Amino acid sequence: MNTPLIASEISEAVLAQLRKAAEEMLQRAYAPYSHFPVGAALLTGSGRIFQGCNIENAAYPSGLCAEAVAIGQMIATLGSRPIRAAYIACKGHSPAWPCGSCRQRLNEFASPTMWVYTATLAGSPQRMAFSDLLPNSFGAMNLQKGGCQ
Ligand SMILES: O=c1ccn([C@H]2C[C@H](O)[C@@H](CO)O2)c(=O)[nH]1
Repeated sequence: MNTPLIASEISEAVLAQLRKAAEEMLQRAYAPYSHFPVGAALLTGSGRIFQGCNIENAAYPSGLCAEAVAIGQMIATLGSRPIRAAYIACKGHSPAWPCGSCRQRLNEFASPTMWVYTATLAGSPQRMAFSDLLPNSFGAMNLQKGGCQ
C-alpha cells in the first residue's frame, strides 16, 4: 500500500531566500521573443539554492526554460540531489506553474515531498505539492530492470 507523504514545511525565512533567488533571475532572463522572463530557484535537501532563467533562441524550440537551466546549475555544481522546493517567478499578471516539460524535468530530481511555489512579482506565492502537479508520473522506477516484463 502506498502511504501518502506529507511535504515538509519550508520556513518563512528560507521561502524568502528562495523567492529572492528566483526574482533575481528575472533580470538575467533572455526572452527577446516572448517578452516573458521567468526565474526559477531550487532548494536542495541540504539547503543549497540553485538559480536559472529562461534563455530563448531565434530557433524557438532551442530555447531553454528557467527550470531546466536551474537544474543544469545544480547538476553541474553538486550532481544529482533531491529537490525540496522550487520557486517560479514571473512578471506577468498571473503566476506561472511549470510547463509540462519542466514538470517532467523536475520529476527526475523531485524529493517525494517537494513543494512548488509560484508568484508574480507583486503577488503572494501560491504553493502545490509536486505530486499534485504531476500525478501518476513516469520516472526512473519505470525503467528499473525488469520494469517492462
Ligand atoms: O515553465 C516554464 C514555462 C515557460 N518558460 C519560458 C519559456 C519561454 O522562454 C517563455 C514563454 O513560454 O517562458 C519557462 O521558463 N518555464
